[in-house]
Amino acid sequence: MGDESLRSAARPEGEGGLQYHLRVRRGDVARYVLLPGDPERTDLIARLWDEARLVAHHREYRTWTGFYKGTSISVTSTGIGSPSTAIAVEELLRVGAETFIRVGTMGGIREDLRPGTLVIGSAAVRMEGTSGQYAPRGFPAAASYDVVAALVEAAEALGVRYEVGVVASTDSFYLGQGRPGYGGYMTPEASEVIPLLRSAGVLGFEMEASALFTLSQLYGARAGCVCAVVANRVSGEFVVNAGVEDAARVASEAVAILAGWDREREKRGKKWFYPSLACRRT
Ligand SMILES: O=P(O)(O)O[C@H]1O[C@H](CO)[C@@H](O)[C@H]1O
Ligand SMILES: O=c1cc[nH]c(=O)[nH]1
Repeated sequence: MGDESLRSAARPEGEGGLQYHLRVRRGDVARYVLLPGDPERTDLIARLWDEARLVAHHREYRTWTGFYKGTSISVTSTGIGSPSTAIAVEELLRVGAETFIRVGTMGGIREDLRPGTLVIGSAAVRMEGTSGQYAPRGFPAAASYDVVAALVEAAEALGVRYEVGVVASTDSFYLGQGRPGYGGYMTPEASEVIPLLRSAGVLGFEMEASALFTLSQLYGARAGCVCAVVANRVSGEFVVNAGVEDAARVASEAVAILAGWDREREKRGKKWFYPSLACRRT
């Protein structure tokens, strides 16, 4: 996409429906798409698959598409934060994506969430602004129950340490997550945010899940997330990349599991997943 003029400012697409930010078209992306924040993590994820090809890389959006255990799968990085994540979801839906699994890192706020533990998100606290530009205040940022179940199934199969629960998605990594800003700058809200969310049983902070869950809910797409706890805000530990490879493996495995459930469901003409559908028929 050079300096060409696009057909419409309201729907900026290039030739053949080339998406303005992601630079992907229909056919470039699978129905199941993993969404890490970090573009470099897309390479780590793609290396786990049976085959993968680099499809696009523009700005923070790096996309690979390939096969994992017989299932067509893609990975697109969202960059940091909900605004860029919403752009990725909007443009991936336009080119045929249907199911999203965020593969992230997060900061745990419960003592037992040691670095390397995985958190499978059931829902997210909407502490970012993007979802507020899409849906009313009380609208739930909820993960899809069958995606959550597939992630739990995958975590059990891979024998990793994991928790399931609510995460909080913030717009800022520093003040928004109770960290002092430059020069020690703090606000009453920032000093309160960790105790407040701990009392509510929230497992920790990250910066994209609530936008992903809100938009997927609005658009009838499916979404889940698995985040590697790299920091624990109670103990003060911070282990860079702890559990990231586990999260990548669990997410890829969950796609293979979910695709199997989807095939079985479609064979039975069922609209919704139900647990006994997943049992091997004797
Ligand atoms: O590792 P990723 O997926 O980027 O996720 C977490 O890391 C970033 C902050 O360090 C934010 O994007 C947060 O959501
Ligand atoms: O503490 C953390 C670690 C990763 N990502 C976050 O948003 N917060």
